[in-house]
Amino acid sequence: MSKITVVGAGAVGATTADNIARKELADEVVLLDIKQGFAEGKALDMFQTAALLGWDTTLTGVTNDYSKTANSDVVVITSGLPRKPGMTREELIGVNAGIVKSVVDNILQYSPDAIFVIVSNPMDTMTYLALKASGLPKNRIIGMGGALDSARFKCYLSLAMNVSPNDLHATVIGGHGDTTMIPLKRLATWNGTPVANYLDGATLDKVAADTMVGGATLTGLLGTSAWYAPGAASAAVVESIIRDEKRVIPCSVFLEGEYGQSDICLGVPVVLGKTGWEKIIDYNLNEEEQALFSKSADAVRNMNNVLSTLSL
Ligand SMILES: NC(=O)c1ccc[n+]([C@@H]2O[C@H](COP(=O)([O-])OP(=O)(O)OC[C@H]3O[C@@H](n4cnc5c(N)ncnc54)[C@H](O)[C@@H]3O)[C@@H](O)[C@H]2O)c1
Ligand SMILES: O=C(O)C[C@H](O)C(=O)O
Repeated sequence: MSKITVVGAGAVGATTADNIARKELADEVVLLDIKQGFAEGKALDMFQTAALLGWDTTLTGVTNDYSKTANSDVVVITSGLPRKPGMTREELIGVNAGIVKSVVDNILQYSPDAIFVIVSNPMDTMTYLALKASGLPKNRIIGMGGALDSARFKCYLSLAMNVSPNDLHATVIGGHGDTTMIPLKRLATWNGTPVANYLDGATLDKVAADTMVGGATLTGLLGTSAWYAPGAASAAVVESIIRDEKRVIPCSVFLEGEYGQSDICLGVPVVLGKTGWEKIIDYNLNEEEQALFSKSADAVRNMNNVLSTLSL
């Protein structure tokens, strides 16, 4: 029997729950929101697609009733403000830190053994906060960002190369921020061959730049931030954990010397399985990539330092 809770029934939370339910990753999916009736409505609407789409997962929507989340195996936290056009993710810290901290405290009362997937922004700092506030083993706190950013990298590569995104391997590491993420151009491949064989340097640089501002571009188009790809990426992370798939997905995890960094949560490739993130994979960055990773860490660390100025 497995149970997954998604906190926040807004655009990303509902899309995550929808993907999880359709894939039948759990016997029960609980969707929780603070807004009266909102999660109940989203869950009911979603369940009305079951007979049309051919899935059967118990979906429970609740308004702030954490007792219904009891004994969850995995909890996805999407509660909090999204950014508006012109904003950075970092500007959300003041409001979202308080929300994420209170959600983690509430969840732990009923699901002390849960694995947490943190989505709320600024995600790397919210992941660090969840780790410090919960005191849980590091392997049970996973920030979702790299899964989404890597999917965007593959999207822009597939458009530039006119190939299927499913034949591409491409990874984004570092922070989940407009200037902190690092699309690993050197390691991106199409059917095992370097994408640099097919794209000139300027085009590949543009693909990487578009990837980095992928979230901002969508926020500009939509008036709020994206949800289809974020929901699918969150569900992919949950799937590898709940099905013990051992997939390698870049996630924000607590580093203790890996990639030259400590006391920070930052995006690196990890193996995801039933105990959470199980192993960090060393991609042997070259000097230029390592310098970008260190710069990214500096920016995320500055954001983490803001946490101590907030009354949480
Ligand atoms: N990490 C990523 O890759 C990624 C991707 C997309 C969005 N995000 C972030 O995810 C968050 C949610 O985005 P969205 O588009 O779904 O926003 P949204 O406004 O559509 O939904 C947020 C929901 O959180 C709920 N909420 C607020 N406080 C709560 C609390 N204390 N307890 C329970 N629910 C609460 C709100 O009522 C709302 O329904 C944002 O912070 C956004 O920046 C992260
Ligand atoms: O762009 C945002 O603010 C939301 C999210 O982090 C994303 O990348 O889509």
